Amino acid sequence: MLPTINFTKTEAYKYLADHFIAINQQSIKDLFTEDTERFAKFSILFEDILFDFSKNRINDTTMALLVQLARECKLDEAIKAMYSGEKINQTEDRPVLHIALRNQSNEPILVDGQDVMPEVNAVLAKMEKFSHSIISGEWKGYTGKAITDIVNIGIGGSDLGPVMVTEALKAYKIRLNLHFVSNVDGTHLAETLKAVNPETTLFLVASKTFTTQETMTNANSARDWFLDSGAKKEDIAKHFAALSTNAKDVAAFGIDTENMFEFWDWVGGRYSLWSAIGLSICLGIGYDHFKQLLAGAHATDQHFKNTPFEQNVPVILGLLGVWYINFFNAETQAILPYDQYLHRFAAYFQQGDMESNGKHVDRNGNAVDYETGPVIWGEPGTNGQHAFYQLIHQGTRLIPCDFIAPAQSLNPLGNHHPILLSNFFAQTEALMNGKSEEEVIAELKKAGKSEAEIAKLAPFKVFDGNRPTNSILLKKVTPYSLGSLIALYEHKIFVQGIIWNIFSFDQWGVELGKQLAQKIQPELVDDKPVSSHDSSTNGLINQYKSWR
Ligand SMILES: O=P(O)(O)OC[C@H]1O[C@](O)(CO)[C@@H](O)[C@@H]1O
Repeated sequence: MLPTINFTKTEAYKYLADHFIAINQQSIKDLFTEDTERFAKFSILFEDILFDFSKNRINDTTMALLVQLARECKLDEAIKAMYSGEKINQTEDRPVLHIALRNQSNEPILVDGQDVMPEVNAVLAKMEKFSHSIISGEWKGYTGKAITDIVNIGIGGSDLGPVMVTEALKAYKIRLNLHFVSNVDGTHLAETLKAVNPETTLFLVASKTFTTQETMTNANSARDWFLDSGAKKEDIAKHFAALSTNAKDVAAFGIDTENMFEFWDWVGGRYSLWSAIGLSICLGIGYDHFKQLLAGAHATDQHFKNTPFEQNVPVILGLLGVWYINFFNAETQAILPYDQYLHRFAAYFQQGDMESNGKHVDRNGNAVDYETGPVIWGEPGTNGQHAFYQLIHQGTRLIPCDFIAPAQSLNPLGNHHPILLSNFFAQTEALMNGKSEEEVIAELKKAGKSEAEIAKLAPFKVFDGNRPTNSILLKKVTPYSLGSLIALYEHKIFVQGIIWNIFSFDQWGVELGKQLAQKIQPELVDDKPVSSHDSSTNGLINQYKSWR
């Protein structure tokens, strides 16, 4: 059982509330002037990842109190409970064990007294064998040709992780072309099918439950398209595989259970890229690289489990988030990767974070009276700079930002990378320092502006600064470092869920819309006007019927 402590009633919270008043008067810039050791103190080198959190609105007292908060909320007990396979997903009565999927130490992890590692390793071995035979061309399609294209059909956690990782590691691609179909909008599948040949395509139907409407609709249409191409039912075995926990429905769909890659109910959808759901990753970059991804995540798992909170990257990331959300009233968190390959990183953690911590009922079943999970958003730099950074620099909202960049580019083209990285360094400096009125006036004078022009323009050119950022500098984007980075963010979400006293591993909030859609679907079959809803929904449905 997880602890059920209201963090706003802790001693640490009370001290933090007082401390906030003091720190709110101080600028990060001044904090740097006061403390020459600040960078050394507030940065952590974890393997080939430098995590610099010194440009935050914190000092020694803040960090000590935040760590005290984590202790009072019994974060240590919660971490132990997760790692030991306790059923901490209490509303679904399941353990939460994505750490077992990358447990390279092979130490037993028990669920109901049974070690899950042999099963985990067996599926990994099956993924290895299968991906080798597809990549090598040994596996043939129904006309005897090697597979050239993989179409992963899945949604949410059965899509976003593989998409993000295969994009991030595109430089490691071996030979297969990867496609991802998630949206139930027929356009997604139709446009994908235009680009592939049924004789040389392998479909992966990726669904933990194998009941998700969008995925099953896409999978059924893909199967029809395949059979319409002249293939026979028995050829499905060569062109369809399933990644699922539901063997019964996989067989009913017509997929040979030999081609089913299993995972378990203790793997949350949004934490499943490490499981059989990662088969598209194996096929794209090869099993050895997939293993490296798992190894990187495992290194983070060890760090999270064994490192004192003061030096624990996910703990600090999580606590800083709590600091801004619950004391500074920040509503959103930006994730800004300065790496084109990481262009889906923020989108991936939109599900990871918002489906996990977008909750308003605490672990006692009571509505909370404090804020929980933030809105996660972001785009790769420098594109973001030319889109929304104006608001981050001069808007009225405080937006904590995570800046992520690799020191080494995988495409060292001319001076592109130094230009990219100079922007990465400049932005966090600018957000912290801002530009004072005096500096603006001096600049305008130097540019030869008149007194009147200066008075008119100056207010618009001032930057308040004092806007907090984390910088995460990776040596290079590799399967290993990416695995470590993803796991850092996963555990950050866990830390915040524990502090907010919410359940991070269920997702009841996605159910209502699904239920209503199922009710509406039969109402769309004929042209009769509907009157069973509110006047807006009736009006929209009836207009749709008259236009289609
Ligand atoms: O893998 P499945 O069972 O098709 O579910 C897909 C997604 O749907 C959800 O249940 C709700 O969006 C996610 O948690 C999950 O990742």
